[in-house]
Amino acid sequence: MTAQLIDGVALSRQIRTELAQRAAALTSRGHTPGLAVILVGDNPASQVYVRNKVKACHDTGLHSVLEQYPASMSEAELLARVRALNEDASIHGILVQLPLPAHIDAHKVIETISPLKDVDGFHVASAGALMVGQEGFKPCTPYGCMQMLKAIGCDPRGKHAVVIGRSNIVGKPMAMLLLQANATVTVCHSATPDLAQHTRQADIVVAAVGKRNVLTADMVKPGAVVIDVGMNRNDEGKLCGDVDFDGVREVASWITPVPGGVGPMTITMLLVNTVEAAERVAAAA
Ligand SMILES: Nc1nc2c(c(=O)[nH]1)N[C@@H](CN(C=O)c1ccc(C(=O)N[C@@H](CCC(=O)O)C(=O)O)cc1)CN2
Repeated sequence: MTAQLIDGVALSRQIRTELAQRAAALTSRGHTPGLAVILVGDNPASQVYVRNKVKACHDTGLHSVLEQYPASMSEAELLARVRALNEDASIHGILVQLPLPAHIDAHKVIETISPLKDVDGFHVASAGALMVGQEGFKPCTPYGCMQMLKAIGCDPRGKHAVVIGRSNIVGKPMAMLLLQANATVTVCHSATPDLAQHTRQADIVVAAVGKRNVLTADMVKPGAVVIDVGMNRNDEGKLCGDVDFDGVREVASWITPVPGGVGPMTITMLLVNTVEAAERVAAAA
């Protein structure tokens, strides 16, 4: 069996087309969705990601503001900018690109973003809302993975899902979303003794570790759906995920490529969250 590809670029295009209509409807009512993107420092990958976010906003009819600061910016200065954006009525979503320089406490910065504008879904209020099933913003990467499962008609109900990785921004929220969708969820991590023993039983595997070849063909149940969240470079400097793509695609039924899989969906779900934030404001006006 050769797996079918879950095309994150095509799915993003489809979602963004529908989203553009929602954005236009908001604009016609005087509530153009607005996203503020803050980048501190000159991390080249982060520069690409924020540029892509701003372009995606432009292409979808959202207003965006990109604030770029030198790595020498102090934590106090950054917190002051976030507080100002919390008060800015033209901004519905605030995003601080991670990673931040080492002298800035990322947790403190995220907790300063108003939960009403936390379109990254990283605030503890958003994490808590996800945990108890209340309304809040879902973190964009796991939210995008769920959309990909939906797009291929994979209903997690009654399925065994294995999430590899337990980060606050991907692994843990991914597990919560799968649990909410009625999957039986196992979370594996660096201290899991026999990873393959778990992954071989999984109908859905989400690899989110940040390490190449964490998942190889011998670790996958035939017909499983495999979602690769990893973003690594191979020995030739080529972008690759956490999954041994060439091997696993011969065993799985569906698989996400890297690039062109989860990455574009992360940006798309950021737009979705921003439009949703603006819709909430418009509904309350
Ligand atoms: N504030 C945030 N910081 C970070 C997040 C986040 O969601 N919010 N996630 C990652 C980086 N990221 C978004 O910011 C991101 C990473 C990768 C992609 C993407 O589209 N990747 C492409 C390949 C791009 C390339 O060629 O380098 C793909 O997979 O096809 C989008 C967003 C960490 N920081």
